[in-house]
Amino acid sequence: MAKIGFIGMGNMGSAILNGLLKAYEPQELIFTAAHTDKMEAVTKATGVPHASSNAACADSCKYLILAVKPQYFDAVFDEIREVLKEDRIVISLAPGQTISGLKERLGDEIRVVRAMPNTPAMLGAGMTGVAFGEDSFTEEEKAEICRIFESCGRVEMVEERQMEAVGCVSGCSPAFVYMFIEALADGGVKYGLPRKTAYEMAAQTVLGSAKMVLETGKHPGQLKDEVCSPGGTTIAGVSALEEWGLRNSVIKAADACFEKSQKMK
Ligand SMILES: NC(=O)C1=CN([C@@H]2O[C@H](COP(=O)(O)OP(=O)(O)OC[C@H]3O[C@@H](n4cnc5c(N)ncnc54)[C@H](O)[C@@H]3O)[C@@H](O)[C@H]2O)C=CC1
Ligand SMILES: O=C(O)[C@@H]1CCC=N1
Repeated sequence: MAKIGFIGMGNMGSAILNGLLKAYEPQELIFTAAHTDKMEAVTKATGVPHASSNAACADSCKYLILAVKPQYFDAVFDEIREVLKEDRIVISLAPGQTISGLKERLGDEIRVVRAMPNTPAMLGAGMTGVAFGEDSFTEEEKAEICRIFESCGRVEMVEERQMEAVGCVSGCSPAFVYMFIEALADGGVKYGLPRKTAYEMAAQTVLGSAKMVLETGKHPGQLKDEVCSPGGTTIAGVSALEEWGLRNSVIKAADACFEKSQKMK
């Protein structure tokens, strides 16, 4: 029997699978995808076996990661409900879907955990919020769930009520950061840099700035101040970003993510 199973092998499933391969043997994992050719390609590339059906996948692992879009949950639940046993743990990655709502649909005896990862999991640089809810888990089970996501990057335990905030700040936000990198590079291209050089410089700057926040422990505002020479070029740029509402735009994006997740319940 495998330890960890995936139903769905799209953007998030394959990102987590790649992260997991640093900590688990391929034979400890199993997955399904919607199409046989996709399953064969993933098995060929990773050595991770695929199951013949979603029910077979759910039947043959202790921890089952739901990595399909929530609109497919009902169809998947109809396939797996019969084979899910009480000792199994289902891990949902979906925004908006509550643990209690998922248990109602899967069976109250099935323990459900929510996790909100992000796609940098693929490189072991992910950020995942994990919420255990009211079900009881052994210390060993909790440690295994943490190990799954730690093999993909950093993990924070959160209350379930904080899960939508995790979605705003780390689940969805790689998209916002890529938009920022793209825009920064466009600015460089506008003033003469080749595009490839501009992307490298923009991405490395975002990476380095993020490491400064994480590793120096300094407040982001202080780090910003350290870049702004009095009467210099950076403060002129900071002033333009304030004029065009960068910070408020980002907070509005969080509002939009949050509101959307409320409609996905
Ligand atoms: N993409 C992201 O950055 C993040 C996604 N999530 C969550 O992860 C979950 C999966 O999202 P993505 O990977 O982005 O979606 P995706 O659409 O990239 O992948 C889902 C995969 O499931 C497959 N699938 C559909 N129906 C299936 C079925 N009945 N049986 C087996 N496979 C089936 C599809 O063919 C597809 O390859 C969602 O709940 C999403 O909200 C959470 C955090 C970040
Ligand atoms: O866009 C979505 O719904 C998913 C959840 C977080 C990131 N992607």
